[in-house]
Amino acid sequence: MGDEKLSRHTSLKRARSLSESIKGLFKPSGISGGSSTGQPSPRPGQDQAHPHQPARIITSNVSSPSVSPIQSPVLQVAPKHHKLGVPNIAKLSLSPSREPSLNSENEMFSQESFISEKDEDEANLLEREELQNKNEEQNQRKQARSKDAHVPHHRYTIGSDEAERRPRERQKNFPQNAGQSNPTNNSANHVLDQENNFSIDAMLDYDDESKFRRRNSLGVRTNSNRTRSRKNSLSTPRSPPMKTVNDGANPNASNNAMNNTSNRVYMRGRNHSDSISASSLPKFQEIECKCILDLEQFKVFENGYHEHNLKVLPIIENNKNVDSGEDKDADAPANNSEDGDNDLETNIHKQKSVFSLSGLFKYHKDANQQQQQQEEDDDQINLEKAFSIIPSQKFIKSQVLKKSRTSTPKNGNNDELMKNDGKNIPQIVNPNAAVGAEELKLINALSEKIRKGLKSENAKNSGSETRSNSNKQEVIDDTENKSRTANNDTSHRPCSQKYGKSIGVVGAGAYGVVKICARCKTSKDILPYSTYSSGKKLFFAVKELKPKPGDPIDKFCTRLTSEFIIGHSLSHPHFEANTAVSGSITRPTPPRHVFNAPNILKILDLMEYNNSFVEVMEFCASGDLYSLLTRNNISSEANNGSSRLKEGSGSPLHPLEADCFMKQLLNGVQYMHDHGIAHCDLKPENILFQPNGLLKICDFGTSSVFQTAWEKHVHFQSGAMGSEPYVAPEEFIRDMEYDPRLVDCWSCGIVYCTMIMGQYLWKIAIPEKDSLFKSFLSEIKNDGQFYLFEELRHVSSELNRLRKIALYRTFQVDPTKRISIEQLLQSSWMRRTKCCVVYRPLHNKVSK
Ligand SMILES: Nc1ncnc2c1ncn2[C@@H]1O[C@H](COP(=O)(O)OP(=O)(O)OP(=O)(O)O)[C@@H](O)[C@H]1O
Repeated sequence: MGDEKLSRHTSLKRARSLSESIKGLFKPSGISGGSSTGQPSPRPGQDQAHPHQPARIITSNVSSPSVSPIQSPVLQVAPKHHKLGVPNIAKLSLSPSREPSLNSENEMFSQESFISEKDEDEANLLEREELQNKNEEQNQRKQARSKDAHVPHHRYTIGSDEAERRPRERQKNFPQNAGQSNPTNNSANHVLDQENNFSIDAMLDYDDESKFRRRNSLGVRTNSNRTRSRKNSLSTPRSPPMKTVNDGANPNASNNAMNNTSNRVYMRGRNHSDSISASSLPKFQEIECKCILDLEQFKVFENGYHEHNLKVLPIIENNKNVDSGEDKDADAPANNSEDGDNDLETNIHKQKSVFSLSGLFKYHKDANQQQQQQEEDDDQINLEKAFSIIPSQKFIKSQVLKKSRTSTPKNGNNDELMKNDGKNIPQIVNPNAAVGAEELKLINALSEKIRKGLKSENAKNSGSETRSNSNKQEVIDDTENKSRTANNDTSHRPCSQKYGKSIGVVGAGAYGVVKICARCKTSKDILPYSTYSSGKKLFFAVKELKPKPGDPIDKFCTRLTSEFIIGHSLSHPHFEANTAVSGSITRPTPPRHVFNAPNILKILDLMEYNNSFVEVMEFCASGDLYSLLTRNNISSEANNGSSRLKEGSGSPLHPLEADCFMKQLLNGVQYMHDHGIAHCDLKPENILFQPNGLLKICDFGTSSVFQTAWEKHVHFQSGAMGSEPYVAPEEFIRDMEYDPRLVDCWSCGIVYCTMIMGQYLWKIAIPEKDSLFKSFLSEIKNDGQFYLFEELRHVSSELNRLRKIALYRTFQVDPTKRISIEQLLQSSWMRRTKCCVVYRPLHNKVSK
């Protein structure tokens, strides 16, 4: 374990994704051949691999309104293991390990969970009782406290109830950081108040009666009357008391703050806005609340809520109010002033900005190399000349609205609309799927465009600039083009005008670099912004996608369509033409904005120049999880002013911080699964953050479409995908067909362990290749537990216990026994996890 240092990973294999799961499926021929009754359609890749076997699928009952066609397999309730119904970790044991077998379809559904749901329910009952007792105690304490004129200075123990536990013998094998919170957490332990010794966990349930009030103030739907507008950047607390705690200028001050009784902060129990613009935030009610844990970028308040304050990349701070003459816009909206009044803080940050952005992220290259790389790249993709090759959302919306007015759908959903579209598209049985009719059109058009362009380039018939640009409208058919002009779609401007000029490189992927572009806000930029904004600027991430030399065109085409179409579809509101039925009159209503994906990175545009492609994305100003975990390993190099990441272990996150991120991650993945997409390459490098801790899943190049709008079935796949440490064991089994949703769940578990340990669990989940994984398997088999999980510590023994249960269920080697993302989200651990994002209920999963 000690050897399992963090290092950036490139993916094992670029997915079957669109190439295998939908490419064939979506060819016009494929569709017309598809079954309108939703019969299983074999995946092309699968057919090749198993010529005599039909594609392996899970069929879910779509006719039942209570069952989603895209529902995860439901674990059956296992027989009770414990009389009391309380899962006893020490006695938990896996049934003798069987070779993972997916031979029988029934077997897929006769799953015996490691800890039965019933047990867990009973455990929940006990939890509730305990909770009630705790609340009563707390109420008594509160009453006692309210008698005092002066609020006593409470300190809370971090994991105090763990202290009595005897360290296990295997401590010597235990990774250095595992199970401990941040080194800085130790300081929190030091502030234990002997008189008022509560655990943070107890505080999580504190003040239940005010929950409703708080929810109202947090919820996105309700704005309290008595609110104070929360202005400015989320990352920089503005209220003077907060500044007393940590003004950002002195990070060390934060830990000392715990000892200062006068350090009272205003609790901002607020949700994260989907947009990061501060001014777009819902109003919130400020409740005076004491900070009980104050780490550099994470604070926990007395009422159990917390706040993330992740570092913004220095380049952003340096750029946010810089006006280049060309960018200047006299129409800049009034909200500039709101954001602009962090100038004082900006100056502080400017002084601290010693790391070069590129050094921070591209640790493997020095500044000169990066500069050179950037110049090369600038030569190759000219943002001044790159144009969008997709219709704007405004355009799509107007088209849908037009269709909804001209057609007279009978059943109130858009199935009829699609059927009446004049295209030979089967009936939509799964309207929630991310891949539907619009995506199909885009996929076909894009694939054709890419193939045509690249083939002509390969044939050295380039002179391509003029032709390429003249081709850019090919993706949009003639009719649309005419309508577009008629609709005055002004979005057809070059990349540099729409998204600004490149100000630096933020990362490098397999197919090119990721740059930051910035431009001034204009009056046309309306709230909420679709990307990060700071000061007068909007920032965008642009990822250049170019075929690697020698790469087959098809491979690149697949990669690009997967990357863009899946990301775009998941991250964009679907404008559905609805009809409102009132009495017997059916009338069309404006398209409904269906969007609820705060944890999916928004993919904004795809541009093209000279057969190179630029994907425009929402920019995440605090970088990726990998950088967050290795943040303390940055050492400045005096000689060239750049910074490097020391190879080695990362800094673990505080368990409460990690839990919040886990909940966001699971919600994001659940959203993908609900829309028929599995990510298949979840790893810290593909998890991005906004400064307020809002997590965004990115990189859909490896994602797999396991269910389209026309299918009732879940397609399985085979072959390992993703990055080795995060890949589920079944993916390594030759020819084994696995459920892509369950491998996502495994990867989430590994990502979580990496967050709390700062190191990988193992390098690869193949026992013959990795002794740690081998010992995991044998310990689980022999002892029913794994020492690393047993050594983990949380803020309370109860949270620790619940988390352990969830981890054991996540790391079921046999996928048929593994918990699904949905179940994990419903686990007692996750339900008790305070998350700083308030999730609206998803739209109905009912198929029509
Ligand atoms: N929208 C964004 N905002 C901020 N940083 C980003 C953004 N997109 C990508 N990055 C940075 O760039 C890195 C590479 O991006 P990405 O993972 O999308 O490239 P990739 O080509 O898919 O990489 P690979 O194929 O090697 O996984 C990310 O790890 C992240 O650090």
